[in-house]
Amino acid sequence: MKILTAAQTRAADSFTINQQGIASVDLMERAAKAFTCWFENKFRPDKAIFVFCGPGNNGGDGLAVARLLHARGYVVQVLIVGDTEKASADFRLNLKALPQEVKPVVVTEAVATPTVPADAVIVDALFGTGLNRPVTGLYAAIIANINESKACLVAIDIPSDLYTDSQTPAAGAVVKAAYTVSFELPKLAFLLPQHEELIGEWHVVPIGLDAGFIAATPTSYHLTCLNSAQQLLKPRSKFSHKGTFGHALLVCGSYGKMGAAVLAAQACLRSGVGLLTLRAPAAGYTVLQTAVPEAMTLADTNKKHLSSLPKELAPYTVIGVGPGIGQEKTTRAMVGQLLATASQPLVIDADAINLIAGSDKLKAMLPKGKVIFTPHPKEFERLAGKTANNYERLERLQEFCREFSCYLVLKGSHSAVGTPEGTIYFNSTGNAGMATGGTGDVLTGIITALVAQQYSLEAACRLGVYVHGLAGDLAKAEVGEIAMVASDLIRYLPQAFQKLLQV
Ligand SMILES: NC(=O)C1=CN([C@@H]2O[C@H](COP(=O)(O)OP(=O)(O)OC[C@H]3O[C@@H](n4cnc5c(N)ncnc54)[C@H](OP(=O)(O)O)[C@@H]3O)[C@@H](O)[C@H]2O)[C@@H](O)CC1
Ligand SMILES: [K+]
Repeated sequence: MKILTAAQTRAADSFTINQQGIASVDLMERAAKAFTCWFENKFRPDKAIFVFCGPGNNGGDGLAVARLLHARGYVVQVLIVGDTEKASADFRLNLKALPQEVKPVVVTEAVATPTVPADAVIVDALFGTGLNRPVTGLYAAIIANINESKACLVAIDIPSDLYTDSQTPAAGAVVKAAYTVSFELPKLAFLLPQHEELIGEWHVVPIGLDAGFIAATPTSYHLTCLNSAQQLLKPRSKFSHKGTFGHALLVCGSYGKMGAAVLAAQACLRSGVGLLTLRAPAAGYTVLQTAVPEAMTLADTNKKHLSSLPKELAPYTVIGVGPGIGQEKTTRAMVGQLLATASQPLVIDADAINLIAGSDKLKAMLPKGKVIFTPHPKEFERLAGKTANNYERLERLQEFCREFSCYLVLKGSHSAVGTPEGTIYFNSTGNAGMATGGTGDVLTGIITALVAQQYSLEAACRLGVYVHGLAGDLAKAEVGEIAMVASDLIRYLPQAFQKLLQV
């Protein structure tokens, strides 16, 4: 699914209106109907509804929604904020269309806003994608009032005063929505962790924008949904044998962190790899042979920390490195040896990222087009530098992937996969239960297994994060978010892959 800018969305709206020979107010009606349909499924008609409308088409949506909710038996109070003289044409048409019983109140000063009861619902239709400067004065005061209310807050299209695709200026208040219901496509702002408290739970409802126009509109930002993950997954042919699915080497573990190696190895095996060899310090030999009997283990001569690679690297299709390896000097030397000698793709995680981040020499040795990094935000910061906000971090991600010609999975809610071409694919699966030790090791195992099976590096990253999050979502249904541990994800990997195979 594509993520379009506010300007591109406006162009899609206009194109659709022309192409389908409808009036813009008809498209607004579709949007209002789609919103109302979602709303009816969420809130019973005994809830009092307060709709705050601004002067543009977002306010027009609010008026149409008020009319539709009124027709469905809700008690609706409409509050129009500001000067209706300057209102948009479709706003005016919808103002006229309001039934007499819904008497809109024009609010010209913040003190005049009614007290909204705690069990009511506020619909925020002040501003949508047409916001073009920070709100001040009356609007800012109203937003502050709305935020103070205990009522449930539902934003139409986007919470008011939040910029759609760039950093919102610090000046001005933003509506803190519990739910955001947006039209046709999600917005970039929804996918950034810094907006979690403002957007709440977001939903996208279709309004029939022209699919051909959207397909032809260029964008760097995409969201990987079930459909695209299913298309990425390759079914196994009946004539395949274990050699078909590659031989992965996982270089992992150190004394006290052998669990990371076990998790990565088990996840790799549960993600379809043909053969798996583990390289771990000698202290891990018995642990790994016992916990992961399907894998072969080649022990390092060093007892507690990795100091060298296996003699032959040629048999391996892909090498994953990092889970639990620590940052000893000997291990850094081994990472250097790996970058200098490996010709196959590398999946680089955890302390292997930290070791590379701390050494310009190692960074300069990164082979082009063959590396996948899987950092969490702190590791990304060490690798690519500090950034002031999530938008800047996305830019840095694009620059970094271009500079090193690498792929990078920036882990978090809506993990972002960056490619050397500067494209970013956000993930749509996963939950807060996965923010716990070891889930990153599981991801490394999954992605390594997919690369071993000849997935392109881009497909391995996108499918890997999707299936990892899906396993987390399936685990959540059983154990909830609080009690979830990384090995729950491994238990649910089979179901997650099965789900992707269902048409
Ligand atoms: N296009 C379509 O067909 C469809 C669009 N749809 C809906 O339309 C929404 C976009 O509508 P929109 O473009 O009219 O913008 P919107 O967000 O209502 O605000 C613009 C108004 O606000 C004003 N204004 C801006 N910033 C301000 C500030 N800081 N402080 C004060 N005023 C400020 C600005 O005034 P001006 O800049 O001219 O002074 C203008 O009057 C979109 O989010 C979706 O909900 C759906 O119905 C589907 C079909
Ligand atoms: K809004």
